[in-house]
Amino acid sequence: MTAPVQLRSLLFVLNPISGDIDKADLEGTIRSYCHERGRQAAFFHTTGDNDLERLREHLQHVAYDAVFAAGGDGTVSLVAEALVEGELPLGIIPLGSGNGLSKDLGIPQQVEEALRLTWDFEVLTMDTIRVGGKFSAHLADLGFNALVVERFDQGDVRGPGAYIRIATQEFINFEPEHYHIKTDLEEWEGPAFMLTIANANTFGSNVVINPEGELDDGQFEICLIDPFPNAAAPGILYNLYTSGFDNSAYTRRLCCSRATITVPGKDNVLVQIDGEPMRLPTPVEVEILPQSLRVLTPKAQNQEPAPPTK
Ligand SMILES: Nc1ncnc2c1ncn2[C@@H]1O[C@H](COP(=O)(O)OP(=O)(O)OP(=O)(O)O)[C@@H](O)[C@H]1O
Repeated sequence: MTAPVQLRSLLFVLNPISGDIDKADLEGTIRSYCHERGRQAAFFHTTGDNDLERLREHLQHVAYDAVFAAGGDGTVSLVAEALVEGELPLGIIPLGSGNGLSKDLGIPQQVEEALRLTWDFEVLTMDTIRVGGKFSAHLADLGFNALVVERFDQGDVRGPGAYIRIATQEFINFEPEHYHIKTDLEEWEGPAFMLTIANANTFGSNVVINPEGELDDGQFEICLIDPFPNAAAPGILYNLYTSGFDNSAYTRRLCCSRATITVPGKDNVLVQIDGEPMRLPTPVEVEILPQSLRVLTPKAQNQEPAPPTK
């Protein structure tokens, strides 16, 4: 399966609130960029309500060559879920507070540079994950980060400052849960500060939770951080920001293609999936959908193709 050599008809899914970024000029910028290069741009605006159903419905009625998510990881996940197991490729214009998946894919973080994907691209067919039956393109987790994401989601203030304030407050009284994990390859049981189900590598915050994970290897990683003494926190944080996840006595990774996660004594558990907090019944079944999503990425080599004309 190959992408059309030329992407002529493009849909841009715009999230008006993502990243607290003013998008008043965005449509005009995208429209004229595409027009100058002989592409047609159409727009779909998210509302925060029934977006997946509305987008699926729209895609059944109008034919496009690619669909771009213009927003943060939540918007990327929404569009990815609408496209999963189909032919249409996903493009990303990073416009959220974190933009983790776009960073993992090497997509430029500036709008005009990311728009280059409309005419100069490669196609990566990446894996996606189902966590308790829910779609995940990027990262899901249980434990500390899921709690902070839930509190953040309930609050009125967005941005990295609010996240750090909530994380600091929650850290003081945080009680790690006990987990039982059975994968297709091994079994592990114990308490964990946090447990990340990782298809990708990097959180929007630039924390590298899964440094060696590959997006298209048919496997995912369960990255565990054990409970740790306060004195170990700076070292763990340093490792997380320097791709050194495995360099700590408090971390471990299980690599697998299927897992069952149980929280003894609990019939449901808080999980964040691609930035959205939710409660899922336990046990939580996790499985990989190998090579299930086609994504546009920048060309690996720095070859300069001639810009397209109309
Ligand atoms: N028009 C809208 N009004 C309010 N909320 C919206 C709207 N469109 C989408 N959303 C919400 O935006 C969220 C996804 O935002 P996204 O992750 O793309 O950006 P973000 O700024 O990085 O978000 P976050 O700060 O939560 O990570 C979803 O929760 C979705 O329901």
